[in-house]
Amino acid sequence: MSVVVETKGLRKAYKDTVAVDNVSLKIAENKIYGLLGRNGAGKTTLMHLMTAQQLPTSGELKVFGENPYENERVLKRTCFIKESQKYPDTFRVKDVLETAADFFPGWDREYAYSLADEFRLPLRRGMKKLSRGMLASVGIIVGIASRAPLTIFDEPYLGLDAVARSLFYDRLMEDYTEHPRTIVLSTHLIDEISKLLEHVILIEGGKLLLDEDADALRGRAIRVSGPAFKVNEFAEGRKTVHRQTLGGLVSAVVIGDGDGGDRERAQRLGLSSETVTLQQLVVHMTNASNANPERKAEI
Ligand SMILES: Nc1ncnc2c1ncn2[C@@H]1O[C@H](COP(=O)(O)OP(=O)(O)OP(=O)(O)O)[C@@H](O)[C@H]1O
Repeated sequence: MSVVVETKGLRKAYKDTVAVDNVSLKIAENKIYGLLGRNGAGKTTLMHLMTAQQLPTSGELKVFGENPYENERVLKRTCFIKESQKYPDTFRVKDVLETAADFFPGWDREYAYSLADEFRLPLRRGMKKLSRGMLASVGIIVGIASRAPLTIFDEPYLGLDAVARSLFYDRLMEDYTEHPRTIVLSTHLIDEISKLLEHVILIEGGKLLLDEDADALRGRAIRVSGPAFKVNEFAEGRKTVHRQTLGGLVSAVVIGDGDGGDRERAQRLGLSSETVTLQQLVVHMTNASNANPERKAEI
């Protein structure tokens, strides 16, 4: 595995807030990562560190094997799309698409214009006069057409309608398939992008809660329901991230082995079972870690 971003004990503290707390992770080449977490979890701060927009308080950070700060070699290979992107006052949509070529060696001008057409962007309109959704579309086009080896989107869809969001997911996936690169997507719309994600990084209170292959994760979580003693038998020795009691019945989300045998085992015990969506799992895991901070260990 070729590593694009590596952090060791990375920490970023503002005055009295630790936004990123002892995070050690590796982001591999040519994969799509979901950077997930509640509001204020530390996602934007982590992305700012990875793109050298902020300095860590302590710990190590390497991007493409190097320190990213004021490092042209690294920054040329990185594209960071954030909602609050500022543009020069006089810039029109067209100017953004033309200037991007100076920043990104892999910029595909023709493709950028065809995307602008699909997103129905008025090329001659000033950036200051765009609606929120149009502004988000410009960011998305820059993010896709830059083909940067490390592309990071911080909640890129704000203001985008469902049709435009779906267009974003489709074009991102198509272009990624043709031109593989490392993509980090921070989002709260987990169900919408779930299919795109190959790896999930979940942070809570600045700490790394989960760093796992998305398919493995999807296969491991199961919701079982039935009489309490049977659910307890099923959950014995495994981690339960959510438990709800209704009369004599219990419903529990349990992290299983992911070997495919869990459904059968549940059936043999007479329990009903269903898969858990990535979004549900993230919610349950975040809640479980808040209820019991000791549980922040491995699942
Ligand atoms: N410049 C700053 N000065 C002080 N505190 C900050 C600063 N930037 C972020 N924080 C704090 O650091 C913590 C993490 O914030 P961050 O923006 O990284 O979270 P986030 O996961 O991106 O949240 P959201 O999903 O709401 O965008 C929060 O408690 C926030 O208030």
